[in-house]
Amino acid sequence: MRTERISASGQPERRSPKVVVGAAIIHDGRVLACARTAPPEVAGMWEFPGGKVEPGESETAALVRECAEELAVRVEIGDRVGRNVRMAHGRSVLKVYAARLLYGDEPKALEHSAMRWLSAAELDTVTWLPADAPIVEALRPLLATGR
Ligand SMILES: Nc1nc2c([nH]c(=O)n2[C@H]2C[C@H](O)[C@@H](COP(=O)(O)OP(=O)(O)OP(=O)(O)O)O2)c(=O)[nH]1
Repeated sequence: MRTERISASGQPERRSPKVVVGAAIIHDGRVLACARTAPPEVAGMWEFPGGKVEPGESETAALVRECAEELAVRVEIGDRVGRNVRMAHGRSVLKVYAARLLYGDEPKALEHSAMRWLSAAELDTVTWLPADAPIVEALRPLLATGR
């Protein structure tokens, strides 16, 4: 996806939106949801661990790095979950991938205020960031249905 803006010369300029990747870490039929600490307007809302892809970095490498930084876990990245979600008036795009924990690693909330493992029936028990809504719906059939 590309966005267009007008440069100083008055000509349209094309640039790619910034990519934010999220990891839907699934374990025993539940997905790991994490509560943001900042900025204040979204603090306490829930997201998939992840962050911005750095220049020259692959989306998979960004996810592996973010999961290590935020949760101190090693992960294997799998298939995409849901569609690309445009954010910030098209200036960025959210892409979520399924992931699984490696080597028995257990997530630690190093940068989040809380973490929860949610089954399909529990997905609506937290307030997700608005952009995550279509991802959460796509995730539902991939999780266990009961408690
Ligand atoms: N990680 C993550 N970010 C999300 C999700 N949904 C959603 O709208 N976002 C937004 C929140 C932020 O505006 C942006 C991610 O930025 P971030 O600040 O977490 O990225 P980052 O870890 O690379 O941090 P930094 O470079 O700003 O320090 O994407 C989601 O499920 N996971």
